[in-house]
Amino acid sequence: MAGNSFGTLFKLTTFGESHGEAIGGIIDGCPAGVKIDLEEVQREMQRRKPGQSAIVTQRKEADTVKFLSGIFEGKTTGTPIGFIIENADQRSKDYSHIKDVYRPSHADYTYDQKYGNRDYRGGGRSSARETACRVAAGAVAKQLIKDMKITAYTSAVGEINLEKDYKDLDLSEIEKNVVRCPDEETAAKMEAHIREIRSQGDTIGGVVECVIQNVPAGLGEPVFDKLHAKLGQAMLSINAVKGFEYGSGFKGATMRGSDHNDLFNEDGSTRTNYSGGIQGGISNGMDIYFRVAFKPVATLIQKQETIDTEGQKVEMQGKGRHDPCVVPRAVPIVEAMAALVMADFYLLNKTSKI
Ligand SMILES: Cc1cc2nc3c(=O)[nH]c(=O)nc-3n(C[C@H](O)[C@H](O)[C@H](O)COP(=O)(O)O)c2cc1C
Ligand SMILES: C=C(O[C@@H]1CC(C(=O)O)=C[C@@H](OP(=O)(O)O)[C@H]1O)C(=O)O
Repeated sequence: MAGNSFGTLFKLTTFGESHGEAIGGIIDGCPAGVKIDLEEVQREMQRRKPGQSAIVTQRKEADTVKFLSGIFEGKTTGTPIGFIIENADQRSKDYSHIKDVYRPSHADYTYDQKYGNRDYRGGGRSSARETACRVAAGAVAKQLIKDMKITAYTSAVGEINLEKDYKDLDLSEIEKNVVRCPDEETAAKMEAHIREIRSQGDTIGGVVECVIQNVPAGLGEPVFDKLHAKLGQAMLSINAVKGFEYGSGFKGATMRGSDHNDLFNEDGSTRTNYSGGIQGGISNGMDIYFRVAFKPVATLIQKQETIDTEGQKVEMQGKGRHDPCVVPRAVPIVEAMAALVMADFYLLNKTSKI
């Protein structure tokens, strides 16, 4: 199985399955001398962990990160940073009925077709349990690039949209509700909607928006490793992601150049920021902002038609503890993936000129 590593200099490799003994990772290429606040790492883990509120999966995991190497007396040593996170609350019997049956729109069918030997318990490697490793590594990356401020929040749940720009929001409000939407009234509507959907055994999609502030100009490696291309890859590698747009995004396609061009101020900043802080694949020093669309969770607690491994039509209903909507827990994952990208480009940029 290829494809378990991300990054060029600051590189994360993850391993593990949802119902195996543990998941974990290795961060290669983190320079020596970075102060690591382990409590801060753990705070990030709490924001993603299952069982954190009534509107997410009720699997209960402590998600304590055990660092095995690469950190000594509170600082990185420049050697590989290895870590593990135990799986403690697997309930594999919830999956015995899908041993020979494929859940529609999960990864059961494709993993079986590709590998032919599928750990069906909890979705195995395809489970979003793996994203705990990304959050742990992202928390380390954030401490390497601590001058940059990466903030994500829930901006839509189904048809309920936060109709405000990030500049008009109080981003310190994000963690004050379980949905992670920085507008109390909209957050209450989103939470009620998720509860309603869950009571029907159904699921719903949503959008996470992210802004990266205090970014120096010059990050990004054209032509293939453009900053927005790597951010796109990072976001699209998160489970259940269906869309990524940055700056003006798809709306830009409806505009005229005379409106869309970001006119300069004398200090090089721009009056508008339709570019989303990136031009030619390189940061220009303005805020980077982007949106990530998540599909509704595939496992429903209601009957749907599907096929078994013999290709016979059968009816199935999901069992166990699933997220009715992933976005509240996806917020820290989006931030973590953004931090991995920015840390990598921060290091790569040190090779750009003498
Ligand atoms: C934070 C988070 C939580 C998730 N929780 C569940 C879940 O409880 N049940 C489920 O079927 N899928 C869940 N998913 C989505 C699956 O992991 C994902 O749909 C599956 O791996 C198939 O991949 P794809 O949807 O990207 O094609 C979750 C995704 C994220 C990001
Ligand atoms: C365990 C986590 O989320 C899981 C993601 C997930 C999936 O299919 O992606 C399915 C569920 O797994 P299980 O049936 O084992 O409870 C979620 O709970 C986690 O995020 O740590």
